[in-house]
Amino acid sequence: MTDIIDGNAVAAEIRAGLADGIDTLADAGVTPCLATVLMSNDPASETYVSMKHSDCEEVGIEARDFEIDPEAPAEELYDTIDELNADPSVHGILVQMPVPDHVDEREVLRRIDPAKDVDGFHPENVGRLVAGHPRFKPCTPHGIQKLLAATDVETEGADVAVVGRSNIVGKPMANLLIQKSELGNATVTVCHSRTENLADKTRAADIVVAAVGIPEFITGEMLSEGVTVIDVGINRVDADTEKGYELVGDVEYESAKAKAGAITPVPGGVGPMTRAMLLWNTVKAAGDAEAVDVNLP
Ligand SMILES: Nc1nc(=O)c2c([nH]1)NC[C@@H]1CN(c3ccc(C(=O)N[C@@H](CCC(=O)O)C(=O)O)cc3)C=[N+]21
Repeated sequence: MTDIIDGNAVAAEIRAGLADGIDTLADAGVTPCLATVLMSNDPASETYVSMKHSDCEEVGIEARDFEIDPEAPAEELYDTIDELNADPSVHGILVQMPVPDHVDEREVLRRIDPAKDVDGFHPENVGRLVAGHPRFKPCTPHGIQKLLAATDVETEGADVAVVGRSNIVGKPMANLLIQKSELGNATVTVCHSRTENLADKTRAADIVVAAVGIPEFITGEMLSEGVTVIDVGINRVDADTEKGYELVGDVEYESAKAKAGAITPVPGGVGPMTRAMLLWNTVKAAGDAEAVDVNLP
C-alpha cells in the first residue's frame, strides 16, 4: 500500500510543538512577531498571506499586515522594509513573492535584515546554508526534511533526484540534503529543463522531489517501484469547480501513486509544511533577537 503523506497532520504537529518555545518567550515578556508585506493584487498571493496570518494567530505569533499598491514606486516597498528592520518588536519579515516587475527582487532580498529573514533568501543566509551552518533554512525544503523524518524515510545514503533548480526550492533542497547532518547525508542529482534523459535520473532515485512548476510533469513511468515522491507543485489549472480552478501538483498523482511507496498529495502535502516552517523560523528569530533559549520541534 502506498503511504499518503499527510502534510496537514505533520504541520499541525509542528505548530503544536512550537508552543513550548512560544511559552518560554512569553515568560521573558516577548511575543514573536511576523510582518508580512504584500505588493500584489494576485488572488493566490492574497490567499497565501491570509493563511499565514491565521497560522500565526493559532500559535500565538503576532502577525502584522503591510499592503503596498502594486503600482506604487519600488521605494515604497524598500522604505517599508527599512522601517520593519528598525522596529525591534518585529522579529520576522516576509515580502510575498512575486513582486511587480518594476521592483528589483534582488534588492528586496538584500534589503531585509538577515536576522529577520525568515524566508532564508538573503544572500548572507544563502551563503551560510551552502557553507553548512544555516541560520534560517528556507521553509519549503526544511518542511520537506521534516515530512521525510515524520514518514521514517531515511535520507542518509539515499539517492535523491531534485527536479527544479530554483533559489527557493531546488537549490536549497539539494544543499540541505547533502549536508553532513541529520536529515542530510543523501546523494543528490539536481535536474532541470536542460537535463537530458530525465527519466533515467528519476528512475534511479529513492526519493524524487518535484519542484518545476509544470502541472503533472512527473509521471509514474518515470519512477521506480517503492520510491518516495515529494510534490512541491501548487498549480492552479482552470476547472469546472466552485472556485473555477483546481490545484494540481508537478506530479501526475494517480500514475505516480501506483509506483510510489509514499507520496505527498496536492493540496495537503508540502504546502502546509512551508507555512509551518515559517512559524518555526519566526520563533527562532524571536529567540535569537531577544537572547532567549527556545526549544524548537
Ligand atoms: N516570500 C515568500 N515566501 C513564501 O514562502 C512564498 C512566497 N513568497 N510566494 C508564494 C509561495 C507559495 N507559498 C505557499 C505556501 C503554502 C501553500 C499552501 O499551504 N497550500 C495549501 C493549499 C492552498 C490553497 O488551497 O490554495 C496546500 O498545498 O495544501 C501554498 C503556497 C509560499 N510562498
